[in-house]
Amino acid sequence: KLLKPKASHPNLPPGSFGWPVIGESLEFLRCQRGGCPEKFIRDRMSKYNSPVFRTSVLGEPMAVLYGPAGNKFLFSNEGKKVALWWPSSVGKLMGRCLVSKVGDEARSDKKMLMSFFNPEALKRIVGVVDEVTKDHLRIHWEGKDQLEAYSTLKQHTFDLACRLFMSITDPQLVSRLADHFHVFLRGVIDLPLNVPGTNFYRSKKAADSIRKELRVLVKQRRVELEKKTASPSQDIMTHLIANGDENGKLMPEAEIINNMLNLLFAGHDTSSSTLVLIIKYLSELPYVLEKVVAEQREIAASKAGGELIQWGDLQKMRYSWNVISEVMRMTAPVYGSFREALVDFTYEGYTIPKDWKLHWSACTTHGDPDYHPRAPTFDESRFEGSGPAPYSYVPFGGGPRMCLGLEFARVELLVFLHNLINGFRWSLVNPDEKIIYDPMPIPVEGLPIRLRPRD
Ligand code: HEM
Repeated sequence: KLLKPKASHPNLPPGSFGWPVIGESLEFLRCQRGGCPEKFIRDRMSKYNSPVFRTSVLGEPMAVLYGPAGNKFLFSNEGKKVALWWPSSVGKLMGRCLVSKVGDEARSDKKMLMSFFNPEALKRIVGVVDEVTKDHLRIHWEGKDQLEAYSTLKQHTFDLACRLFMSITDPQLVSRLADHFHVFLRGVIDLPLNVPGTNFYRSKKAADSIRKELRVLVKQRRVELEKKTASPSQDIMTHLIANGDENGKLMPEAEIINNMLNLLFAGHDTSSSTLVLIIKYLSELPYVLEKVVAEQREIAASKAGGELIQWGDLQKMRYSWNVISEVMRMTAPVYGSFREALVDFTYEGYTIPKDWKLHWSACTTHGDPDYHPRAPTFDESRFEGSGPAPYSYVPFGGGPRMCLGLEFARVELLVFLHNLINGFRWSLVNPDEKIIYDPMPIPVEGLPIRLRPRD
């Protein structure tokens, strides 16, 4: 398939399939590890002088669509010309759940999950997020002169996801799940070779162990729901156990467990990676930090005697959110994602054959100087007023497959920033530490920072 594109498709986009089997995967990954995923795309865009080019990565023939026009095409054609696609390792490890489903099935799962992630539902949990964040900072940050920010933040976002998605408070269970997850993550985007010794094999075993733990938890919650010692609105797990879809059909237990596994996967590394980037950028931009401090101190001052952060307080954090948005523009936490062609179609005069994979790139879009003037410069004022043009700022994707956790992430990030700013000053141990993508942006040394209490 890779080497012999169909003769009936003479008008393929310009580009190269690279080497047999591996295609151009090595260059694709080398650019990520070098901290610059967009280089792979930019180099080819200028070489072929075209808004779309062909390549082969992850063992698949692929068309890469450039910029806001490409994003608009892919996001608005979901279920028509294209559908969400993830490398086959993802589907094999996750089993049947939102990310491995398309069309009506995906829509139904997403609707059920969204009832926990919409702003109305999130309003109720802001205080809990604040409480968990304060506990985390007290236990892991207070009294320390130095710590490694990335691993510490990863622990925080994982704890928070366990607590909020499944009401898990037992630290031993959280720690067992975290250990399994550590192994699981290494094989998620890998060749799906289920033979001992491979990352995928270890990842599959870890996923089985996580499922086993979650199965026990589901049984426990069913009993608690019956006894009314748990409520259907306390977390996503109980919500899914107790509530059916719009036709009243309950989600099968195996799918509840798969969806929980997927939410833990999608919802903690993305946030910890973003938090570590926020800390790094703020350390390098004292004039921005000063304004964030002013905004956050004013909000803290309005809270009498340790009152927890509420939804309304988050709406006042406008400047801080612009700063976080600009951090995600400068270094997109998710470099982009993939779709699959459902039919042969034409894009910009080129034929894209059915079954080809498609890639949209947040990194490349965010660095486009036509849409983001002086793109390499940090400028949070880009988000004032109506902000960037449609489809030119896409850290959470777009269309029907847009990130489900975007509002939750906003709560998590702002609440953390609020508590960090009000409690601590920090500086980077290694100001030149590089950020690489693996597959999310991470500082190569884990971002060690020196800490002092703010006052
Ligand atoms: C800063 C943090 C985050 C970023 C940058 C981010 C980014 C993304 C992106 C780019 C996608 C793919 C969209 C597409 O293909 O069009 C996505 C999908 C998804 N995200 Fe997030 N995400 C974040 C946090 C979260 C959190 C906290 C959760 C869970 C609560 C979450 C759950 C999901 C799920 C379930 C999907 C799949 C949606 C679908 O297939 O319809 N994400 N996210």
